Amino acid sequence: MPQPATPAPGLRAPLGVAARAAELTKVYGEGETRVVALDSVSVEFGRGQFTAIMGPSGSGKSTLMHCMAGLDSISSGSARIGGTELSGLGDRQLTRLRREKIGFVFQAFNLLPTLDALENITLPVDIAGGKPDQEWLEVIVETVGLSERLRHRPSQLSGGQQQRVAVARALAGRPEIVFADEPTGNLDSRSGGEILCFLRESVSELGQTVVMVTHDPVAASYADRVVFLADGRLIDDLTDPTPEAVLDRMRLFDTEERTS
Ligand SMILES: Nc1ncnc2c1ncn2[C@@H]1O[C@H](COP(=O)(O)OP(=O)(O)OP(=O)(O)O)[C@@H](O)[C@H]1O
Repeated sequence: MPQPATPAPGLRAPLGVAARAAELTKVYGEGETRVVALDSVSVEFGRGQFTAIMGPSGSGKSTLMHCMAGLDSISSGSARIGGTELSGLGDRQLTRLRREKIGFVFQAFNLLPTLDALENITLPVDIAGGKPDQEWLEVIVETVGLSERLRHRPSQLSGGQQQRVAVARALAGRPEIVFADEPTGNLDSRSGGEILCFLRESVSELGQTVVMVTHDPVAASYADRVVFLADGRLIDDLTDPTPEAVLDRMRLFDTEERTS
């Protein structure tokens, strides 16, 4: 008797598309300084999924994230967040879209030093003129374990705690998508592991969508899926990654590059 197929542990089917790039090209400079940072990249980021973007230095990871988040213009092709095409939007509309639909986590925390943790967390919602959803806020604060530290300023918090505030801030407005750029790059492995667990939980338990740029195969293994870039092109896609599987792919690309 054939056994029914068991889904791989942790594998999650996407609930539609949160963001999509179609033949997205980004060129910097012209003439001798012309660089094709993204070369016709087409990729979809599933809603309710955790996706990692990997690739060697200079492969276009940050550029892809910046173009998808409306932080950088695109040269041709299309970038969409939900149903909104970014290429047609002006600066004001882009600012509004970022505020309302996107959460950001950066390597360098980027908290405001004069505000306490809670004020930092609610700042984007406050700026947008909204009212934080108290119930959701409590869930977020609880998830990242900050209940005891809400009245502390960033200088009174460790790096790991500051990044927890940044994660809570990114999630506070229930964004369509969270973009995290090397969120564990400035942290020791224990604090980094905690941040990755929170991002994982925000997807698995709270239904959020996360896209994370990382160089670290262990960090990437927290994701549901890893997409690999090289020379501005999307070259591979791995579902339900383990650190070993990610490392194997990286080694393979390395060898291919050296022998081509
Ligand atoms: N503002 C810019 N002006 C000119 N070239 C740029 C600019 N930003 C990025 N580039 C170039 O585009 C290419 C892709 O850069 P990008 O920062 O996206 O790569 P990355 O994969 O994120 O690299 P890293 O892992 O080192 O952060 C590189 O060749 C880079 O030099």
